[in-house]
Amino acid sequence: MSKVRVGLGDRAYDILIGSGAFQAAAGALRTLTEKPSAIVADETVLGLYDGVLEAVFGEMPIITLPSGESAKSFAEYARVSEELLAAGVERGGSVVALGGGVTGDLAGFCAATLRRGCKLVMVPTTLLSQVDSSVGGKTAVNTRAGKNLVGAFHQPSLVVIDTDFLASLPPRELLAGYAEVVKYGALGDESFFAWLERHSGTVLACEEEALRHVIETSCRMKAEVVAEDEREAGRRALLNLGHTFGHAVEAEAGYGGGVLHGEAVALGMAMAARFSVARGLAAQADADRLERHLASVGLPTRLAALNGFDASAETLLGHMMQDKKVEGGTLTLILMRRLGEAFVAKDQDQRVVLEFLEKERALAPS
Ligand SMILES: O=C(O)C(=O)C[C@@H](O)[C@H](O)[C@H](O)COP(=O)(O)O
Repeated sequence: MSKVRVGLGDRAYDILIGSGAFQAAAGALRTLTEKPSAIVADETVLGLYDGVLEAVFGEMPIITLPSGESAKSFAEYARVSEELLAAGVERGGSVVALGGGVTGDLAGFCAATLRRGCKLVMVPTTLLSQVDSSVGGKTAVNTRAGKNLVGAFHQPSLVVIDTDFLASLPPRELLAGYAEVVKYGALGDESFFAWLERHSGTVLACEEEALRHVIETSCRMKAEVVAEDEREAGRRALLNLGHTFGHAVEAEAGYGGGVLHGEAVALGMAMAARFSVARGLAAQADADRLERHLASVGLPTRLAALNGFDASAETLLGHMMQDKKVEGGTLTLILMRRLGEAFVAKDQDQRVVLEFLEKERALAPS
């Protein structure tokens, strides 16, 4: 089993990664849940792993969440919080999040606010949550105005990444998680991107060693960035590559409306790369290479690839203006200098972005 440490002083924590990690971490999991605690579990995952949970946690209360992005709502936040209180979870106890990004974000936000904050343990079961959302402490619910707009930074006490959970993941979900893996290469490590170009087949076939490599590499990069800039005052914003365009697409499609978060991020990264080229900041060859790789594994890279999606450029820009990185009414985008080097580009001219979005709407599917 590999271990990655997120160095946050007295709130530092470990990420344990490997096949069988969940059973192997049983002792640590029991210690963290000695005080009254509860599990918040995705209903589909629970159906598959009920017995495994009991073997590790015994009779701990379990609160189920419906599968899908629509569960990341105020209504579910209120229901789950009430149930955690009814289950007697104490401030010294833990909320254990078992599921994908939606479960982790929602359960994490409940943990951040329950009795003004109790412990959080992440047991991510999708590739996306294993390489990204379970690490770093961003918790949130979606709102009518946009994705993740109400939330809190609340770091977990432990993250247990058991690659065996991925065996039951639907291929489309696996692919959506792969988009976040590509993001790390695109934003900060060209050699990792080149490795993915050569080995995407083995990763997507869930070969153990390839999976462990991409999860560990992704978590190491994320842990390093989070340790340096926990609250996104600067460098952490790079992890948002593809998200300003992607969140706009998700908000317009409706949460659970047919576009998975990772698919939106893939499209958003391709758009950010094309925008960088259009502004003369990056070479066409780099944007083409990124798009080619995403398309080669079957991820969307153009708006026209999304079935029935026909939002106007003005509508998309309106969603983008709700982004948390907006400062003084101006847009901040994460752009690319080259493959493997992203940067934070503040004060983007809205008219230029609007013109770009109009051109994007006219692009044929790749
Ligand atoms: O951890 C971060 O920081 C990220 O931006 C990682 C993203 O991939 C992740 O989807 C995050 O939850 C999005 O954050 P948001 O601040 O754009 O809501």
